[in-house]
Amino acid sequence: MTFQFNFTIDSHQENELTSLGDETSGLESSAKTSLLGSQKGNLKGGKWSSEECYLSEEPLWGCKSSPKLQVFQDYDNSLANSDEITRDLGPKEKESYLKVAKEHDVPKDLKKVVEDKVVEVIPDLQHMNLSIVKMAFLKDNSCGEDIVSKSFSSHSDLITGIYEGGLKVWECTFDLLAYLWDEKIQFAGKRVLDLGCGAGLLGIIALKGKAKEIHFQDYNSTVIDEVTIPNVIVNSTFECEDDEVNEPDLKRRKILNPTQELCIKCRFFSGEWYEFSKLVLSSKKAFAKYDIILTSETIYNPSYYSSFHQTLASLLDENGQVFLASKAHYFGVGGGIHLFQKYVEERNVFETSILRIIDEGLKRVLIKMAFKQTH
Ligand SMILES: C[S@@+](CC[C@H](N)C(=O)[O-])C[C@H]1O[C@@H](n2cnc3c(N)ncnc32)[C@H](O)[C@@H]1O
Repeated sequence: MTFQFNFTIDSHQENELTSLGDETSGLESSAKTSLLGSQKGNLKGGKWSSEECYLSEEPLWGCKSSPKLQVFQDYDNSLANSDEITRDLGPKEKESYLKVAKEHDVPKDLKKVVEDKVVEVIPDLQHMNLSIVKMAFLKDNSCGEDIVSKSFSSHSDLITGIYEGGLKVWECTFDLLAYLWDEKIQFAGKRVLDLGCGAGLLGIIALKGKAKEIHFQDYNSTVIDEVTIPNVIVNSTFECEDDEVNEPDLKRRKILNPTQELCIKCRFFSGEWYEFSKLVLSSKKAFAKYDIILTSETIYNPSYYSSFHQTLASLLDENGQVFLASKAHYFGVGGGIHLFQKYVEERNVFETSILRIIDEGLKRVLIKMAFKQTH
């Protein structure tokens, strides 16, 4: 099988792009680790490895190009059962962290969203090549948020209150994917939120696991439009079993209108967490709380803990669970699993339990959170 490349990569530009985040902060260097980690990651027995990162020989409908690229880079009090969120914000938070939330429409022409995009394949998942996405933005600087050039010129994958890292697949996503796979976490019929989704791979796994509804949230609208939505599209099979046929042998498959399927199951949001919570709770569309919240590499900045904790407390169903993946410590930014667990303990809303510790490279931890039971 041969692959045809219908694009060119300016090697100078690619080098520059892959060096995004190569600066001094620990989070940034962990991003580098993330890149390296992803290179060895195939989901088998809980381990990802890149030898088996391959490209789909037959791209999904409408994906014109899938050239072979080996490497992918790339809340405060107990408002647990309240539909209202109130919070005092410090001046710094008011100034920087209240990026207004909005819901993104699912584009009508799904094929158009993914045509000419470069898609990479990891076991069971496909995603946009993020270097190519960034490169396109650098060439055509018409993006409203302008986060790519800001990230590029500041040599950072995080610019507080401006760009929060969604244009990269972070290492802990793969840890959580492996855990969900190993433990056969069931999504069927569940309402799921991928909080701080970036590429949205966690939510996509829930979609593939036949979740009833999946919501994706990222701080940056550019990330939702250019990465999350395209990723969901290329991972959607848009098929379901025909319930009218009872005999197992005769089960037929029917192709649904992809737009309908996406519109029914998936919703996409950008904006700061507190604003996002307000938006979904006040939405005219019916909203039921989430059974499962998946979140990876979202507790690096202690300044965000209040908003983050409040969001979990206000949006999680009373019997729901949060699966959270994080580095043990984010050097330079100051957050990490221990600081966050201490914060949660002090709020006395959730109980946490450690699911898995990955003690290689930068230590990473998976935790589960659920509401404390009041008897
Ligand atoms: C480091 S990225 C991780 C992305 C993705 N979960 C992953 O593991 O690849 C952090 C994510 O959390 C979101 N985020 C961070 N701070 C936020 C805030 N204050 N409000 C809303 N979203 C935020 C960003 O949009 C970003 O996608």
